[in-house]
Amino acid sequence: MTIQNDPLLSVENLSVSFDGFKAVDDLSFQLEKGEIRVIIGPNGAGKTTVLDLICGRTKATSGSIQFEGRELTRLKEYDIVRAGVGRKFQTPSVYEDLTVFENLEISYPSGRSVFEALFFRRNKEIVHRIKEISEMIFLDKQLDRKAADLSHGQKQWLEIGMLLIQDPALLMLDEPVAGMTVSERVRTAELLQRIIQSRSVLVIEHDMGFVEKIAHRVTVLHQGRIISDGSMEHVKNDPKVVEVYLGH
Ligand SMILES: Nc1ncnc2c1ncn2[C@@H]1O[C@H](COP(=O)(O)OP(=O)(O)OP(=O)(O)O)[C@@H](O)[C@H]1O
Repeated sequence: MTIQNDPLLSVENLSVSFDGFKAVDDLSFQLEKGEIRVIIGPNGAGKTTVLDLICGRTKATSGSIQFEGRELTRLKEYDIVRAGVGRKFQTPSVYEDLTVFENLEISYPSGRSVFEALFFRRNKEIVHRIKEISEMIFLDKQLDRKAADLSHGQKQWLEIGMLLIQDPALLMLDEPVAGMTVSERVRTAELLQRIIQSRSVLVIEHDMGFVEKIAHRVTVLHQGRIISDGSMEHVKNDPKVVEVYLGH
């Protein structure tokens, strides 16, 4: 008998309507631990809405989202973050006037007392964690630089670091390499490999070269529904996908 690990995330029959328009329509998929899943699909396919539903920004009309045994559709956005889901939006939203170190520091999960915050918590534990994360995001030599002085790609990494410091089990990224240079893209692929050592990643991406490089599995959305799912090789050669991308 083989023992199968439970999936990290299990989306079942998820739908949402906006004024009668079904942006996400009866969607089901599962995400395994340590997996990089990429959602692709033409404009308006419902990709961003799927991430919005998972992080609680949009409430589902019906269906279920199970995450580590918890039903996310019943939780508030803030509690979903605390449950271990991190979401990065397309545009970087770092604090430009603060240094890399400070940006990471303020993202360290609170829950500490005022006393601790004032006296203890810039302690070894936080400093160690900031160092660890900054190495992971290629910014360990930039800790004292103002975020404003970073390149676009470095800002994106910093924002990923600000999520990682909260230790999410699932990280969701919306077009992480948009606007990045070629070498930044290569490093972002490397960063994702580091991230999934201890967590799973759900990515929306339009850059097919990047998708090919990183995806363990690709889910293709069209008009709120999954039209194909599997390896990049599989979906690339799926006539339904070819039609959606090239057929019109
Ligand atoms: N809050 C909302 N109210 C009304 N309609 C919405 C809302 N959010 C999304 N939609 C609609 O749902 C559909 C899916 O949008 P969504 O942004 O999820 O697509 P997408 O696949 O992410 O597209 P893109 O690649 O262009 O970002 C679109 O037709 C959009 O106009």
